[in-house]
Amino acid sequence: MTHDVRAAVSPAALWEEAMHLTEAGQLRRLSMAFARFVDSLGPVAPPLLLAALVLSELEGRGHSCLQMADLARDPAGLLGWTREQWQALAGSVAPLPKNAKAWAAQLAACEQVWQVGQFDYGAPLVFDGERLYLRRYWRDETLVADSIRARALATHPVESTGVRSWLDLLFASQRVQQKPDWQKLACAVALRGSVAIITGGPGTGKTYTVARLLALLFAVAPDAARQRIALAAPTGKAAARLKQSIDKALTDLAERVGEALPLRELTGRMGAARTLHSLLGARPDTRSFAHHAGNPLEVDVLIVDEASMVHLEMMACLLDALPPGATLILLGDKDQLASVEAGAVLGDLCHDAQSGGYSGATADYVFEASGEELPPEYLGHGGPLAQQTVMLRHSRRFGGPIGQLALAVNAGEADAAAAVLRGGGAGALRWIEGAHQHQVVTLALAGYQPCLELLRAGPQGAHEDWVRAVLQRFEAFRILCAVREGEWGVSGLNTAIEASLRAAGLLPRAGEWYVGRPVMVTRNDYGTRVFNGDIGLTLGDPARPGSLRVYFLEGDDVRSVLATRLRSVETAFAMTVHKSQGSEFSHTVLVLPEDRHGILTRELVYTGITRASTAFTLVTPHAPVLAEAVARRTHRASGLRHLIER
Ligand SMILES: Nc1ncnc2c1ncn2[C@@H]1O[C@H](COP(=O)(O)OP(=O)(O)OP(=O)(O)O)[C@@H](O)[C@H]1O
Repeated sequence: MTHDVRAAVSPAALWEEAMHLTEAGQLRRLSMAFARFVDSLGPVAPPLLLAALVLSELEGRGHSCLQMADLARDPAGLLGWTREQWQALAGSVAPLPKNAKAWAAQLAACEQVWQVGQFDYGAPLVFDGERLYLRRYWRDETLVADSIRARALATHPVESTGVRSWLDLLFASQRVQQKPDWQKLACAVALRGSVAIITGGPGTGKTYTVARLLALLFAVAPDAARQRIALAAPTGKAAARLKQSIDKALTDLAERVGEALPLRELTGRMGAARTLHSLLGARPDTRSFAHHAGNPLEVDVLIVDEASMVHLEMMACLLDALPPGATLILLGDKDQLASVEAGAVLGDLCHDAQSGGYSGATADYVFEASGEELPPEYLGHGGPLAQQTVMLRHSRRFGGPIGQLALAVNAGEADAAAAVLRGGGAGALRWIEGAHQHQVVTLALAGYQPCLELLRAGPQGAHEDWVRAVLQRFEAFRILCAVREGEWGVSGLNTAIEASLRAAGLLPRAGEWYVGRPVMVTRNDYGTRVFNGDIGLTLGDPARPGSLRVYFLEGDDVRSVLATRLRSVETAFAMTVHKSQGSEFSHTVLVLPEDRHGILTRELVYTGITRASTAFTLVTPHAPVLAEAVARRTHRASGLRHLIER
């Protein structure tokens, strides 16, 4: 490998260095293939090939574009490489442009790059402002930005007096009156627009608020009986949870509002919550959906929960399929991990959520419609979307030690987080520092024992009730990992836990499929209706002794699929933090190994902690890893905010 920047100036040298990085596991083969494809299109400036390699590599890490400033400033940091690794690659195409401006000028001049605003002859790369895109991501980001901007600007007049009295009625039973009442305010804001974002940490009342918003929409709609409301979420589990919480909130409300509003009718008319894939009409073996601009969704109001998990491509498809007159309500926690796929859409859309940035006009409207006064510190010059975004700031069910820990992590206060953890939170918190793998296995034995014992006891009454109870016990405990491979990763821990549960006699001795095997689905399968991220438990089939079925819990409903029909699954005693989003477990164990690649971030730790409802255990073989992770924020390059505001 050459480290001499002056050495070579030909693509051959670049391919050779890139190959070394591929072999070292630092560069995807796909990125190489993409850069070679760009090279095949005709005479090419070597820096473009380097940029194409970096761009494709970043796409695999969740970025939707490559910012010229990042490329000029710290490309190694962006890629998680050492300086030497970057120097070796970059040296093979030296001299490189000296700064962001020079990079921009050089790339924009290449034939393989379409510069937005110029004649479009279908080049695979797109240059927009200071950003280089793969064409597909530029198209998705532009579609999302244009649609969100148009929706945010499309506010309509509201009859404030009527709305205010409805809001007073719907929020009449407030126990703790925090000022301003952000929940009430969120309803007022959402009512006037065709998009609204309601963000907040766990237990801040997003679902509680949206149930009241639905009641309000129902109360003020000229033709309420014909309003079509759809509920959706990225995963089946999150969708079922949304439906269950909204039904419960509406049932409670119905009792309170009595005759004033036929809310039971509203609940009855709302269908099941669906996954976004199913709502949009996913079809096997294609990325396109049945619903799109030419065949829009038949909805008036669409509520999407767990929006932090919605990646750029999915958001683009969703907005494309949503009729312009429909209202989109996005719910989610902006501080959670973004999806594995490219884009951090909710995070980008919520850029001003913390500070507010509300205009005087918004403050006046909110006061008239809800009686809530926006404190001056939240007034500012946010764009149209900031006016339609509300952050809920008071958690109702997350105020205890787990909530304190989550707050400290979210604020980047590593010392405070460590102190809260070491304090033990009256038994709710535990930190195993300098841990060994067997300690996680011991936690798993204790955590899964109640579920496996109930399973061994067998049904005492109806089979389905027993299955539901077993699944609920399984949902009470989970081990979350930051990585997939190795001793502290999903695969290493699953193997170790499985072996020790077998040795303890809690699981059968052998076999890939066995009673008690928890599995996670890793690919959507439209035939069996199981989707990536669904988690089920393997049990005997009462109708066919000797055969096994995997049972899934969706809300209170149980459904099952023959184990032999599930092709893409993996054992799930331990799972990644990413896949745990949208779920909650009474006791959550988060395992953070030593971080050699900069993958442990504040968002990852926060997401892991906020999966726990009653107890949280942190396991770190190397104690400093907590402080390092809390200090590192996820950075995903994207032009979404810029595109919305231009
Ligand atoms: N204003 C309120 N008054 C009384 N109870 C409330 C209020 N807001 C929320 N709650 C209660 O707090 C709990 C959490 O609310 P909710 O489930 O809506 O939060 P969430 O933000 O959707 O949480 P998650 O992100 O975990 O789904 C629920 O039991 C809800 O009934």
